[in-house]
Amino acid sequence: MATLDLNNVTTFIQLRPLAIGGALVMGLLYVIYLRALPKPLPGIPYDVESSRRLLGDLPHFFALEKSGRRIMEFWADVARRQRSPITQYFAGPFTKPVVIISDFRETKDLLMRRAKLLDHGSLNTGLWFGAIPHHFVGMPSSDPRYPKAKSLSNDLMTPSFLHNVSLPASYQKTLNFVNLWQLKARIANEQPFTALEDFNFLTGDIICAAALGILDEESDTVKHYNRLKTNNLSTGHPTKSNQVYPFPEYKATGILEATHTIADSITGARTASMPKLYWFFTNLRPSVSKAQKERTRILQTYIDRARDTVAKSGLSTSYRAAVDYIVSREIAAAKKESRLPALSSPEIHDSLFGYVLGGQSTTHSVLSFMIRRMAVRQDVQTKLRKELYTLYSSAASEKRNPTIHEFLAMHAPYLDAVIEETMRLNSTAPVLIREAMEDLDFLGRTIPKGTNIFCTLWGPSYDEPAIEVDEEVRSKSSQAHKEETPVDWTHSGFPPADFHPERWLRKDGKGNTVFDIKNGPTLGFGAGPRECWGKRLAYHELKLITTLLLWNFDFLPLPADLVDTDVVDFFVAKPKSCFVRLRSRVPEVQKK
Ligand code: HEM
Repeated sequence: MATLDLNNVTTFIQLRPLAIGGALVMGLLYVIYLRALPKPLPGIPYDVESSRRLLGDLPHFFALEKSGRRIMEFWADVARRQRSPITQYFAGPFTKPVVIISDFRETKDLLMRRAKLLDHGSLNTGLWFGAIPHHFVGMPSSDPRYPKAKSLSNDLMTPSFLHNVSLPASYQKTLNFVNLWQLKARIANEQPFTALEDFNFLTGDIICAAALGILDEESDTVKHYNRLKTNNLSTGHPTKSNQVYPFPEYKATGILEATHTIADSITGARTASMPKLYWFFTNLRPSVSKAQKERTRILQTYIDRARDTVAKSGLSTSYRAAVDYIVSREIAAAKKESRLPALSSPEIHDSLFGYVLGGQSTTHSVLSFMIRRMAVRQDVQTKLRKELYTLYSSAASEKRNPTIHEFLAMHAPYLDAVIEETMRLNSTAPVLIREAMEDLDFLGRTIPKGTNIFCTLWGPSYDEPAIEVDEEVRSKSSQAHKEETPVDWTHSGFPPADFHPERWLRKDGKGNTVFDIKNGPTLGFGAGPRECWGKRLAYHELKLITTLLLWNFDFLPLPADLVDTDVVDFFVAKPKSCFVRLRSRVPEVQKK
């Protein structure tokens, strides 16, 4: 038997210190390399090549960008490539695999009926906590701070608060916008102009009116209008309908400007594999820290204004905006607990800022996608206007705008359908994110506890045929609700990729045409306990704006080079361009 000669070993160590050191370093590096490599979850399909490299699937993101496609296409692409409604991907060294699910019916079942098995997800909270750390959007539901943070906004989305406070405020701001466009329509004289920035002012105004009660003189729409009025611009010409009218640029100010800078910083967090590190450096950037300071300063002025109103008129229920409600509640709570009201608390600030941040870009996105289609789909525009003229027949015969009360009392099924169809084909978010709180049985595979789950919102089963799934592997609750499965449109007269609002309509028992959200796959606002908190407000505002814009303007066809279907991804998805060529339908609307 060979024996180890310690003398030889010692001599070797003395003579070859470099070789040994090198071998040890190499060994260590190899162990680190092995630990950094992706660790695929058993039984869930994945890209084998990606599993063999440190960067995992990241090269696929780079390839998408290089080929001019959106990197947000990635997740639906994985499902398509693997031909599986459940897949996984690897986001880089030392990260856990993320599961992707791409089946509408099972996603809805998981988010709504199996929600107890889920939480918000570390990748979800990682998006937000650096920007609004005290808002519930950046907290898992299991966070002890979550119930209190959420309770600050209780009641703000109730039908009565929306009808009595938020929507009347938004209505007035939309009329201001109609005035701006009446002026622009007159100047451009049927020449096209871009609507994207204008829509920022409009959605900024309506959200800030609902959240903060901004006054007209604080509105970017009104400031823009006043500046244009004094600009003495030459009138465009209808024969130049293929030339964009060069309106002078007007940039967002105040809270909207700060919101955009902070929203941009969240965009970067979406692809950061180490969110804490990302936020540490991002919040040090001068532009971001300036925007954070600015939003705090501006919000405090609205909080102080609300406090003064309460001091003058007492704790009242006649609020003008969300800030009045939040401030009144804090004052009442402080009184009860014999303490001073904490009116500068980060909780109150983030609660208000979350309202603006969550509401502005998203509403802007859907609105711009919808209006972009109006020029191309003259048939949809005509049908929609016909519905509005039938519903608001008194306003039509009296040649005035529908009032807010008329609007709130009306159901416009075709309008609902146009909004839903826009959101189905142009989702503002690329995916919904959750985390498995325990080992989760999903379509016959196991998603381990602690895994982040990305639910796609387009691709298979949304705007293209679903990937086939055996009924038996679906969850029990999914099987029990089989009758809720939406119609398969693949072989219908209107395939899933087409824009066809009628697919959301059906006849009710009395033969009336009604909008039915269950007709098709749609999760644009998410679902379950963490679905969009502002969904009701968003639907109302989109309906309100579309009604007043179609009432007041014809969206004329555009020259071919101003029509595109491109999408760019910021904080949320936006159309790359949105031009309008307007013809006024009624004389300039009076403000009151
Ligand atoms: C068309 C407009 C909007 C769209 C498409 C939209 C979309 C979404 C989506 C997809 C989510 C994630 C839901 C999930 O994970 O299940 C979400 C969450 C959220 N949205 Fe919206 N949203 C819109 C408008 C608004 C408005 C107007 C507000 C506030 C006034 C708002 C506030 C929020 C908040 C606070 C959350 C986080 C909910 C939570 O974490 O529990 N959103 N939204």
